[in-house]
Amino acid sequence: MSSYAELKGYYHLRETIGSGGFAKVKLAYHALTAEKVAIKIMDKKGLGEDLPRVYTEIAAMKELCHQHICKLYQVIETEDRFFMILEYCPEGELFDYIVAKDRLAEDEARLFFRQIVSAVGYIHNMGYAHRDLKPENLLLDEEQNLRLIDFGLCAKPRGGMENHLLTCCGSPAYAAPELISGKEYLGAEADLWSMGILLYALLCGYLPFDDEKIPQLYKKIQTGKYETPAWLSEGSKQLIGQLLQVDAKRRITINELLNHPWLMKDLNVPVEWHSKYKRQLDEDCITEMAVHYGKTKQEMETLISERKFDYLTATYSLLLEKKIKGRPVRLLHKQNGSSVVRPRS
Ligand SMILES: Cn1cc(Br)cc1C(=O)Nc1[nH]nc2c1CN(C(=O)N[C@H](CN1CCCC1)c1ccccc1)C21CC1
Repeated sequence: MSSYAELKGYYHLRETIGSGGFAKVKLAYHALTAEKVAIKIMDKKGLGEDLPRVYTEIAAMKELCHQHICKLYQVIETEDRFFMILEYCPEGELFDYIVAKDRLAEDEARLFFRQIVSAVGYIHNMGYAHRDLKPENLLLDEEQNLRLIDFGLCAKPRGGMENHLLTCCGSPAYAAPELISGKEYLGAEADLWSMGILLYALLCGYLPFDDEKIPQLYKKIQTGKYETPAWLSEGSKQLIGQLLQVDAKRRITINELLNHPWLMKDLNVPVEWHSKYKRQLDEDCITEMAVHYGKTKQEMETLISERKFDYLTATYSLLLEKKIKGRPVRLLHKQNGSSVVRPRS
């Protein structure tokens, strides 16, 4: 197991919890707070032409701070690898959750879908399209709330969300008809199609368009024809139909979703897409860090405001997490070099 010298003393590495391609995710503990984190380690050489995706993901996640988006705490770039220190979600992927339950009841699917609408509403408002929305990219945190991950394919069209994109990307079964037809498309509209596939998967436990041969799968997507099983309510069928509109211009928009009757049923409040995180810094966390680093509160506040996504940014964010979870706002103090003193026998 490689030691990753860059992490030594700052994070205590544990087992690998995910691996794919030229990246792996390891569970780790942040040394000063003992909080769990997930470290995504990417090998530069192996990434090849996919390297720009990492810069895209890092730039996007630095800007995105939201209750339903996986938090980025720190970035370490060395000559041959990247380390992204991210929020640890202990309940794994929504994909596995659906498989384990076969399919979700409408009221449970509604709660999850509201959180997805909240996250997508926020990233669209920030000028981003995710472009790879699927249950594998939605993780469950310790309160079984969803966190969106994998922004490697996201786009921030120059000049705003009205500008068209061209790159065909994402996972075939979730890809919008206009995206697979190679025409220009709007990232936001393609995300809404993927959300239709996601909602169908939540309520049915399988995909509306599926085929092991990609060309056949694409044909099915472009017809826009799919089965609606008997257990779907009229409201569910209607909403899925508004999302899986082949003509992107007739597709429901994220703003129409926020207070859609199906999403409001039994809850009667529109989906809140704003970030609940406040911009101003937390006094208790600043104080604890100032003491630990032997700096004045003002010096500490200035350093943290720079948001360099270094160990200070990670320590502040994780200390704030501890406070939000009602744990003591305390850093583990450096143990001086002395070993345990044995009582004289
Ligand atoms: C699988 N699992 C089971 C439990 Br219990 C917790 C987890 C778990 O992975 N938790 C977790 N917390 N935080 C993260 C993860 C996984 N994870 C991920 O970023 N996971 C993605 C998963 N993608 C889905 C489709 C392709 C890859 C990943 C990316 C590269 C290599 C491996 C995995 C982060 C870092 C954000």
